[in-house]
Amino acid sequence: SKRWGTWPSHWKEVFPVANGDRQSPIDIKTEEAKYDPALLPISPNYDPTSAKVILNNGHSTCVEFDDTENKSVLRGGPLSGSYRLRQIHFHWGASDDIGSEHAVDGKKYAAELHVVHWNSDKYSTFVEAARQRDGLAVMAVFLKIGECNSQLKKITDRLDAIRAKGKQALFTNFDPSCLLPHSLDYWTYLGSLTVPPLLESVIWIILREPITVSSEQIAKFRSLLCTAEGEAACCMLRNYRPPQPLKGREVRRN
Ligand SMILES: NS(=O)(=O)c1ccc(S(=O)(=O)NCc2cccs2)s1
Ligand SMILES: [Zn+2]
Repeated sequence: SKRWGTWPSHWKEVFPVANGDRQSPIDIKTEEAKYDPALLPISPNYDPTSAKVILNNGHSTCVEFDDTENKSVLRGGPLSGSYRLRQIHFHWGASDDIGSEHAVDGKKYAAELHVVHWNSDKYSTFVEAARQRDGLAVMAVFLKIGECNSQLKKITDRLDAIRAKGKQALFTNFDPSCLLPHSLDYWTYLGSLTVPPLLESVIWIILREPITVSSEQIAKFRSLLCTAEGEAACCMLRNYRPPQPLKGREVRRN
């Protein structure tokens, strides 16, 4: 709908929660992050057959997974119980010097991958979980510019087939662990969705080590359209929300 097309600064008018006390993303001040020995390692366990489709939803490209059973889950870290994999998507900017949603001591990366999960131990559907304070867990991975990433190629090579908003294509036999860095060390904090409806239901797990992708691969994201076929074409040049006030929240690290 139109309101999805509005720019972040106008979201407050339509979604009052945009002014809430646990909004995302944030700028992570590494010196203020508190080491917590109780934090467990994160343990992603994904079945490649869960992957179903890759699509252009008008504000990002996402890969959607079958979440009708506990086949692909994230456990450990700050989480209690298992969170079921729902979808992955990306955020990027109009140039390689910006694009990530979270920042680290003011530094922004070229792009950011979000791996979205929901608490299937406590809630029966994604939409129900998305309304709960502990309903969602999103693992974020920073993308920095360097060598071409052969794993990301599995996604960037398919973008031509889904250029227009609303287009989708079959996409299976894909385990998103292939996009994770060597180290699964992380920061974690309580936040929100970074796109409308901005629900304050996300436990964020931000991996500290970035992955490397090429400038040409990020450029392919920018050639996606935020308009449907038959509409005047408009490129999806940027889709990141700027950092939001911390409002006293604590950021922990393992
Ligand atoms: N950038 S981010 O990780 O915060 C996400 C963006 C979109 C997400 S979603 O696919 O989970 N839909 C969100 C919902 C729509 C309606 C009820 S919840 S998660
Ligand atoms: Zn996101």
